[in-house]
Amino acid sequence: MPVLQSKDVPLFLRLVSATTQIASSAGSIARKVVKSGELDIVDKGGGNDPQTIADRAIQAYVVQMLRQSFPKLTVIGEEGESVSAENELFEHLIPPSPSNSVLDKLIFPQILKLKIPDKLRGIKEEDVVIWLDPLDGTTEFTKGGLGHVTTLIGIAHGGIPVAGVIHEPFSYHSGDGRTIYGIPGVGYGGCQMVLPQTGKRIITTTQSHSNPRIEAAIGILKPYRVIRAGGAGHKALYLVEGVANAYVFASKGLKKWDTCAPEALLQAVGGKMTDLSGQAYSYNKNDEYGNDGGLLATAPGEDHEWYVKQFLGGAPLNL
Ligand SMILES: Nc1ncnc2c1ncn2[C@@H]1O[C@H](COP(=O)(O)O)[C@@H](OP(=O)(O)O)[C@H]1O
Ligand SMILES: [Mg+2]
Ligand SMILES: [Mg+2]
Ligand SMILES: [Mg+2]
Repeated sequence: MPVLQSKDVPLFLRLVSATTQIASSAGSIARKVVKSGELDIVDKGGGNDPQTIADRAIQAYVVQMLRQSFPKLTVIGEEGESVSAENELFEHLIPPSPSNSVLDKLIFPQILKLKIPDKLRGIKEEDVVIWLDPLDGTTEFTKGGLGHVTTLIGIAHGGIPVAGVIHEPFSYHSGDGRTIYGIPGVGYGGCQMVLPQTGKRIITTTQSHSNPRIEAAIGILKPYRVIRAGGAGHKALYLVEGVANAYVFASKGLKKWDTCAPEALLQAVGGKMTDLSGQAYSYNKNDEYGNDGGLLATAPGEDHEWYVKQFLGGAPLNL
């Protein structure tokens, strides 16, 4: 990937660019698994936490590709350390190494030319933490709800999300999937931000992991409509693209790999994501994986603090 090795381009931009390429080719794995019809589902326990061969193979592929070009990164992936791209069980799913000419055809050539602040320009590889969710919305994936599925690659530095890449392998926009990136304070690409309508509050929340506390929290907001959907990435896109005003999850269950990339994209378009009390998540490598304070994300133009106040004024949520 000659251009990605050029020392003229800051590491941060080379990393974001490479991540868009890798996320995009990982989408072929999910599509191949669906075509084969063999999902090889494993129950990770605790009720509703399935893992398929697509979760394992995408994680292995993304980790291998990132490490090839950026060996000093810390990568924390949902499926743990034990999955390897050399595993013969899913060798057939791993995309072949692309030739240089293919790699030079960047999906977003503009990324390498972005003007970025000095603090991003100075980022060192060894200080970056990648939060990887190879397949978000796995429960929906196992039931054929393919539109809810995304691959999430969050790039964190100093505990905050500095870039996020989201790939939809089964996008209705394109048979090859859709890749989106966001860099808070700098820009985004691959989608268009649309402001949601105001006056009729539309709340999106989980489809497959609900409980009475989640329902109570949504009730406090007196929604006009509730959209239940799978995947943290998919629901964050609802906020980016004007489908919903807020995304609420008043429970433990979401992890840092579910939120890092969506938070970066949402911030890049002018939205906000915190826990239910308005506290920012921290994405350092030694942080807890769980977002135990729940999730509140609001679309651009929404008053995030208003939502926080409704929860603080209501019955204690005690997640
Ligand atoms: N109670 C729970 N236990 C385990 N994972 C949970 C959970 N509640 C939410 N999650 C995870 O949070 C993500 C979004 O959930 P949902 O689709 O219900 O909104 C999913 O990610 P994965 O599909 O990547 O595992 C899901 O597994
Ligand atoms: Mg999972
Ligand atoms: Mg997830
Ligand atoms: Mg996942």
